[in-house]
Amino acid sequence: MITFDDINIMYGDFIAIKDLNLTINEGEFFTLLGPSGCGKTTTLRSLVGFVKPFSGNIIIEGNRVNDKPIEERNIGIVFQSYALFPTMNVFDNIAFGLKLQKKSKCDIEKSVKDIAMKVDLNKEQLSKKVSELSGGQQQRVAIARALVMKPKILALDEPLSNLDANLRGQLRVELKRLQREFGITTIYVTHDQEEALTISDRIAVFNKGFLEQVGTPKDIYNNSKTEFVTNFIGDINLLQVKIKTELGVPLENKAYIRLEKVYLEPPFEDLTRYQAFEVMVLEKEYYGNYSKYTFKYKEELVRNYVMENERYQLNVGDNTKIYIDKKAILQFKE
Ligand SMILES: Nc1ncnc2c1ncn2[C@@H]1O[C@H](COP(=O)(O)OP(=O)(O)OP(=O)(O)O)[C@@H](O)[C@H]1O
Repeated sequence: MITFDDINIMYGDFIAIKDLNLTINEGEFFTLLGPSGCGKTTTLRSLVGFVKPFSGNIIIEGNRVNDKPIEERNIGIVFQSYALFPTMNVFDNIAFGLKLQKKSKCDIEKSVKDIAMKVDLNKEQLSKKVSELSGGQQQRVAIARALVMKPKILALDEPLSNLDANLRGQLRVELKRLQREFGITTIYVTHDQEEALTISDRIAVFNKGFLEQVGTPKDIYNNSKTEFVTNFIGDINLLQVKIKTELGVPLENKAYIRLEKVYLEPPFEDLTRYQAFEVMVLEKEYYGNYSKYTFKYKEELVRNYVMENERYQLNVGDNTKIYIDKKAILQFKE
């Protein structure tokens, strides 16, 4: 178990992390999520030992580690700044830490080959220089180099951010599989909300050095506790005056509705739950299996998703009805 107990982190006079209290359970895939500059990397760096908190305690398995050097914390590190050795071959990159520990040649060979197989690097690739590998393969080497040391904790800072979307998706699944297989507590930094939702057991959402909410992906998405989290996670409509009035929402409240809670047809019989609006199709973005629509209601805009099928053939300029699920409106006092 990892605990951040009342942690404050300063860079000079600037408070990068303010009063952080957070517990990460053993074996969890835990993601630190938030926009650029919110402090997620700083939090991870403090856990690893690159940054020292100004106050508070970082506790790993009951031991305060604030003053422990990096190499004594038993954390596998996959950071952009923690680069591989480009001119060394893959085998030697993965073996580097084991050699420092003066393991026998035979043990090293076995450990490197085992881990290479797990991360899908073949024999041929082991003898290549890192600079001869693709971005995705290099990330596999970085992950293998961390895992080969059998750390208790794996710390990853945006490990997939330089890869194209397809490869990112594929490596995400593999990373999750490895984490399950090794049962390793994993702390993962990303600014990508979709990545966080798909990969994590729990997510901590940060904003300007503050922890906004901690929860499972479902919690964070369906029960966003703050306006910031509501806006940051997923695509959402901010409702304007005329629509709010029709819905009976107090005008002084900010009101949001997720795109998937705006329907072309109410999904349940309970018609009191859905408010109908006569709208015009203003824009249609086609994504293959679904389209994203923007509708206009008396100069106010509402968007939704519609799965592509024969049933709804809407075009720009068409008039139609949409139904807003009143139970799904998220309201915040201004
Ligand atoms: N070495 C440093 N010296 C001074 N300020 C820093 C330093 N490192 C980070 N900061 C500041 O601390 C804040 C948090 O930075 P941090 O890197 O933790 O954010 P982040 O959420 O990981 O963002 P990103 O996704 O852009 O890396 C930012 O305002 C940043 O400018």
